[in-house]
Amino acid sequence: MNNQEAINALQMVRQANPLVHNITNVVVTNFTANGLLALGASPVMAYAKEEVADMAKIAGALVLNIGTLNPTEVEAMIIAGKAANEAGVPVIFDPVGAGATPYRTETARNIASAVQLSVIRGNAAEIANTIGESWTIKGVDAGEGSGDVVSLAKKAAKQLKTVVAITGKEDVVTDGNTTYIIRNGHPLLTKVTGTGCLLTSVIGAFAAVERDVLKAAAAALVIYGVAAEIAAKNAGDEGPGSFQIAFLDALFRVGADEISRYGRIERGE
Ligand SMILES: Nc1ncnc2c1ncn2[C@@H]1O[C@H](COP(=O)(O)OP(=O)(O)O)[C@@H](O)[C@H]1O
Ligand SMILES: Cc1ncsc1CCOP(=O)(O)O
Ligand SMILES: [Mg+2]
Repeated sequence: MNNQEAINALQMVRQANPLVHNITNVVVTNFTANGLLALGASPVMAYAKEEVADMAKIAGALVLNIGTLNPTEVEAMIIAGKAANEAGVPVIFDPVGAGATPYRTETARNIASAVQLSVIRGNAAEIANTIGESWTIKGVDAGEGSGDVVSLAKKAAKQLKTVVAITGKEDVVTDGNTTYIIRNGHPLLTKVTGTGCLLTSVIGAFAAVERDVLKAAAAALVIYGVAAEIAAKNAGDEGPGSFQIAFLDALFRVGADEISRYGRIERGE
């Protein structure tokens, strides 16, 4: 995986405009839809258990996000996930806040066992809690803590039989055998709610067009991080509000030049 492959994957997203079915949280819904549109994908949010299977089957990817979970929605997520599995549609999971409450942790584990995931994306604490590992949590959603993130990612990949992306200052993505480290991004991403959730959906857009899921996830991470760097430059030091707008613009405009110049992806151990 290298910058050129990420560029190729981005071109495929923009050509195919893949339909990404999101069952996500109420905080990030609009930002997620606009971020996917800016990138070049086609978002849809559909939650009713009466329709989620039909929607998941026609989508290029299904994204499940438990940020504001409730039992009705969780039931719909599992119905959608199983339908996607049957139809060969990749399922991307964001276990938002796993570890913060027992219900969230249990639900993250239930979804990960009921549905065959293609990618799980979260911060280190969320991934650790989803696989029952202890992790010193300093912030509920900040993913701060201590431990070896690469080992955690590999362990989760083997346990869940899926590609695992752990994000933070540096991102790690692995299928348990091959690992990439991505050193892009900007601290302002942590000051805008939903940037993790949108990233999970962006991984969905790439997984819809690139069959190699590890490559798809790595491409998404590097392009997202480069877009954040462009946004921070363009928004100057105004703060999170201007950054959020500049970031949507950067997802729309980011291209081969910036990715080849600024992409920092390398093979890990
Ligand atoms: N300190 C940081 N510096 C640069 N980029 C960061 C930093 N923290 C997180 N990111 C980036 O922010 C995005 C969201 O990741 P993260 O904050 O881990 O998600 P979540 O909001 O779900 O915890 C990712 O692209 C990640 O690389
Ligand atoms: C604030 C909040 N509360 C429940 S979901 C959510 C959004 C979390 O988004 P992200 O993990 O992308 O920052
Ligand atoms: Mg998150």
